[in-house]
Amino acid sequence: MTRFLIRNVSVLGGAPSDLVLHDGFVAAAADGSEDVIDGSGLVVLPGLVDLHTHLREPGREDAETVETGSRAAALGGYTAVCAMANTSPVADTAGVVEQVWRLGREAGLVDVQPIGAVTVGLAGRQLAELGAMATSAATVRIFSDDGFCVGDPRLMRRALEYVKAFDGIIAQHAEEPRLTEGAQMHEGEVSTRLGLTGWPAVAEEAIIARDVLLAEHVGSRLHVCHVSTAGSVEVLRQAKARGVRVTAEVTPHHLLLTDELAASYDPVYKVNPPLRTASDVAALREALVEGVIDVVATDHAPHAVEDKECEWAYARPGMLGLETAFSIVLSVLGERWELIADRMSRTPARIAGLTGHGTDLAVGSPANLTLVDPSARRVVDPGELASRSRNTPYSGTTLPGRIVATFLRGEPTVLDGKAVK
Ligand SMILES: NC(=O)N[C@@H](CC(=O)O)C(=O)O
Ligand SMILES: [Zn+2]
Ligand SMILES: [Zn+2]
Repeated sequence: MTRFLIRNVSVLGGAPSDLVLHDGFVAAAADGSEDVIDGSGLVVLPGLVDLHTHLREPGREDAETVETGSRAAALGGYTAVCAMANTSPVADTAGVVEQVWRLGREAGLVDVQPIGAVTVGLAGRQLAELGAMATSAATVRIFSDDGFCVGDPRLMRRALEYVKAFDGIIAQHAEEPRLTEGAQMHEGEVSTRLGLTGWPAVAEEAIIARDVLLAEHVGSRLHVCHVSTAGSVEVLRQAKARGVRVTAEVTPHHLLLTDELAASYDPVYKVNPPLRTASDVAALREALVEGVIDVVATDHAPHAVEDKECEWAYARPGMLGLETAFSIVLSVLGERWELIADRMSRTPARIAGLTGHGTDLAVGSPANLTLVDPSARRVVDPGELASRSRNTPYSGTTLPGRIVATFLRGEPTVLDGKAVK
């Protein structure tokens, strides 16, 4: 087993001290058997946890695999990711979720927790085998038809009721399908100017409003994927005040980028839900700080070149996230380490039920952690990303912060900013 002594490192912004890792756990004291890492100027955080990652395997291994996505995650400071179900075949059976789970274990770079589909084939017609996925080796607790909305209220209610038995959670891609037919970008001044079909904010807000009422009615847990509008924040605020069991996530790109970028017609900015306005961005930031939005999730959505470098209308929606998320959040929140640890590690781990992740770095805790250099700057070069895809909206941008090392159960997955395997 490996042993490390990280000297003079700040735990969550505290005074520099030594952090000792022995055989997978945080230890009380060094005994001279350790490899030494100079932690001067570095901050240690619990390993980041992503509730929303697209790994594309099985089916689109040309865009990402469990292994390449896991490497991208480790380089981004993550020790666990939840893999979305919109693969091909869809992760709607115990067989597929077990396959993804096993591939994650084989890659050994992060814990890959599969998400199961809510409906067969994501088609929104009949419930998938939720129980069999829950009791499979992958022990699925989060179910989502992400990419599609569970539009049928009766199916949504059934799904919420079903997962209650094992404290499961339904993660909704909130998009009223009839209100977004042919939508290409946020509906507003910019879409009118560009002549592109709009995706109105109310298409998201109406589904969230319906779903919090359903979750309240049946007493189940609802999670809202990639919240993108100020109006959604208000619906969530009211629901939480009433005690509804709802949690919500925001992506790094919705915390930073706006619909003005669509004016470039560069499909790298095409994403679901679409980039919104500056006032939405401001409301999302405030909601994240307040806790109305619980977590940052990447919605890492790798796409092959031919699916992205084409005309806007034909391009697939989605952008990369894992390797830039920490830097974007640092630039948005500043060096508020407790807040970053909470929104990117502790709370997502709690929502997903990933014990062993998102824990305090106390003696005896599992050594799942990441070491970051807040003063470093880097220019994003898509060619240097570990992801198999290149669709980052930050190409050529200088971002703050760098992941120096990541440890999964005490084993380094990243050292000196490079993947170990
Ligand atoms: N976010 C996206 O624009 N795309 C996602 C699906 C999704 O998250 O809705 C994808 O799978 O590519
Ligand atoms: Zn989605
Ligand atoms: Zn997604």
